[in-house]
Amino acid sequence: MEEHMEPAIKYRLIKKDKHTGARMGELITPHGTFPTPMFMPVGTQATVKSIAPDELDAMGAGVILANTYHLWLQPGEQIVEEAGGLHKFMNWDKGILTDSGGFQVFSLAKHRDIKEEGVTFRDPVSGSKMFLSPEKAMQIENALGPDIMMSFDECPPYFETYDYIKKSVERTSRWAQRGLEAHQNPDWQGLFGIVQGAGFKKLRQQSARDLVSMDFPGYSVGGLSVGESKEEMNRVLEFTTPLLPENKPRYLMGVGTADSLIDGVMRGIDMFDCVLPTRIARNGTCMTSHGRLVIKNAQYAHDFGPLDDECDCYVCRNYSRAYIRHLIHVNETFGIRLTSYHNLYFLIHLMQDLRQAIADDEVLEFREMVFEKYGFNQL
Ligand SMILES: CNc1nc2c(CCNCc3ccccc3)c3nc(N)[nH]c(=O)c3cc2[nH]1
Ligand SMILES: [Zn+2]
Repeated sequence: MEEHMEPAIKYRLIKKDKHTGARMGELITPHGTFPTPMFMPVGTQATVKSIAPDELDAMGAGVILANTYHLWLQPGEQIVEEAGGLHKFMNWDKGILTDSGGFQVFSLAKHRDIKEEGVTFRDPVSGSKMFLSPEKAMQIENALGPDIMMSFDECPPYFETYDYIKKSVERTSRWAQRGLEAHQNPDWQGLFGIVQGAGFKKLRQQSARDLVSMDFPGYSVGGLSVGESKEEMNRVLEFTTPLLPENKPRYLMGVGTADSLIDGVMRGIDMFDCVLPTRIARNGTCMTSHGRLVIKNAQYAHDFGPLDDECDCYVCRNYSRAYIRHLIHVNETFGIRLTSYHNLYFLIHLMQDLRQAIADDEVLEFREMVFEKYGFNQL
């Protein structure tokens, strides 16, 4: 008799906001238990660019992302496996999640050819022919050894025909089943299914029905944040998250601005990732309580206040806008370390404040306050 394996990933619902679909809970993983809703910093090449693991720990990061596609190409998953897996390789002992590479193939690689078997494409760096399939993705993710891994899916263009999206959803469901069967170590339960279906309610229902029947420990809402409007994303979330089991974590992929995080949480999302905070930090754009601030602007040359006067992070307590503007101007790497640290801290603490608002049944008031402070700045 096969003993019942405790799933390695579990979600515990703690409380729902009285007036919205927002909920707070805990994500339980082999590398710790982390409060949700949560923002997950992205570390594409096995590092959250320019930030050390103890700094990530200090700012309250729990789960970080690494990228199957990139690590497969360089240094190769076997080197990470020889190191003892990603946690050892990058010296991070909390949660790690890997995407399956599907999205990267569809967004980075040129001349890709999608077949039932998998996707053939040219690696933009080396120009060599590559092949990725559900089985190959599972083999790579298993070698990387994250706590949570994504199924191999197709993230289709948002504005495609109903027929194209229907065919894509059906293939993604078949790929999800193949992934479940392929991932090698049986006690390994950290696989999430990814719901697709673009903006079509019937296709989102079909995708969710297929994946929920496969009983994944968690689910991602994919196919969003790919150029559709925020209103459109909210409309799709409105009818998609209720299709997912309440006792499983829900992860909205690729979302990371304050307004979208709040609107996603209000529609029942628990986990988010986005490259934005560290990407915009590298050209000196900072997320603050009053909207975005481009530190290179001349207006900050004599400004000796903090990036954000409502932020208590290490950067805002120790450095001025004038100093950070100088560092960015002269391309000093310490400058992007400071802007990256603050942007990540900002989003991680926005989620902390959001969890408190859920505890107090004040999510709507919290949203009002954030949107008002931002005014019409870009969020
Ligand atoms: C930005 N908007 C957006 N991102 C999406 C992603 C990637 C999420 N970020 C993963 C990552 C991991 C490490 C390093 C960098 C990124 C998706 N991934 C999958 N598998 N499927 C999606 O539908 C899908 C949709 C997305 N929309
Ligand atoms: Zn700060």
